[in-house]
Amino acid sequence: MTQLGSGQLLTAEDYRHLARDLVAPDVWDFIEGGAEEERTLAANLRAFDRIRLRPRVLADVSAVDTSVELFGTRFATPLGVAPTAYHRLVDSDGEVATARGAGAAGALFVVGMFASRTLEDIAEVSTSELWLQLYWLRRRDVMAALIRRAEQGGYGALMLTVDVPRMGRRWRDMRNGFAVGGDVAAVNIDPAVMASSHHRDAGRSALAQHAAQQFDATVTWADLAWVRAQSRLPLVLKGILTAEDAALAVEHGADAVVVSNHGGRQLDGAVASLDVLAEVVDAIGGACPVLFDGGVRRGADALAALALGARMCLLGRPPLWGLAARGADGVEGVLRTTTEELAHAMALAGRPALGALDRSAVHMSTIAGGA
Ligand SMILES: Cc1cc2nc3c(=O)[nH]c(=O)nc-3n(C[C@H](O)[C@H](O)[C@H](O)COP(=O)(O)O)c2cc1C
Ligand SMILES: O=C(O)C(=O)c1ccccc1
Repeated sequence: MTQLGSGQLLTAEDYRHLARDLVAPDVWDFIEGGAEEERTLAANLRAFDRIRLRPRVLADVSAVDTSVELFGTRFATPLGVAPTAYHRLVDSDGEVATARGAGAAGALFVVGMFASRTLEDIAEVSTSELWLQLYWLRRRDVMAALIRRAEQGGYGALMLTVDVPRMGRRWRDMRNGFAVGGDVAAVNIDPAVMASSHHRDAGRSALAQHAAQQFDATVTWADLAWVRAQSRLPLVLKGILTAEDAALAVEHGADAVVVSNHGGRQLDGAVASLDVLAEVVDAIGGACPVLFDGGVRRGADALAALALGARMCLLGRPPLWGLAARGADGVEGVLRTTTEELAHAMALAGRPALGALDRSAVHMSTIAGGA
């Protein structure tokens, strides 16, 4: 694996620079872009720049343990791969390569409903835990079939994305007339359901048109019971940003929530994920684990989110940079280098285990709304 010593791929940002030159401009815009003016996308990153840590000293940090447990499974790292669509856009092996890389790093990989490799092919190579992400489709039969396949394939949980009743207005994709085509497809979904998603049309995003036709915007909290009834797998709700919805998630029996604004790709102007993490953690009140995504790029970012109460941090764009730059080795490299940064930050912060990490590690005046 290319690592320290090459002097080149030291950080996730290094993989980003490499990836940028290897990926077609419209695919790059799809990956990097956010909704509208990309204010929330920028806010996710800036929120981490404000954070200042409170290191403790003389704490015996000779051994640092980054492992974490979730639903009875222990992971070597609290960093996981967030669900993202169509990995074959950047690597011919697609999600199979991502699964190899995540597995080599001991990381969770949340496979997207719009994966470009079959759930079965991905499961076959995986050496770590896989979860399946779902959107609410109008076609409940298609959702039900996917859930059954996930159970049969040994997937460990279902992650229901609740922040896409319709797709955000992603100006870059609209201007590019972005469409997924050629030999890249959402192979786990019935081709009839996908029929509208391949037409290139200047000024419009084919993905947004597809979502408008196939995603179900009528769903409410009451509909969670339907998903529950399909499976005994833990149910994780992705896209919670408020104390109100956190309380409703607990009331409706969510097994975990993900604090997320979809990487700034949905409501532009929505709060930065990091700025509401403490609020959501407090509202959940220990009833279930809280996961986090949005803007995690460095080990110290993960340290801050974990200190504020996240059990695990998911990375969306960085694994795609790794995948585009170096395939499975790149995914592993991004996860490992960021985990090494986290371990380093834990040692220098005097918190050698994640169990001993709490809000006292963060200078609260650097958190929006913090006391
Ligand atoms: C290219 C791309 C595709 C995505 N596709 C999905 C998806 O299919 N389902 C989903 O729940 N989230 C999707 N997301 C959102 C990610 O799961 C995650 O919330 C977000 O990327 C986290 O922010 P980060 O990229 O700053 O780490 C996507 C994000 C990107 C960048
Ligand atoms: O969720 C997303 O952000 C996303 O880009 C996407 C694209 C196609 C299908 C599903 C999601």
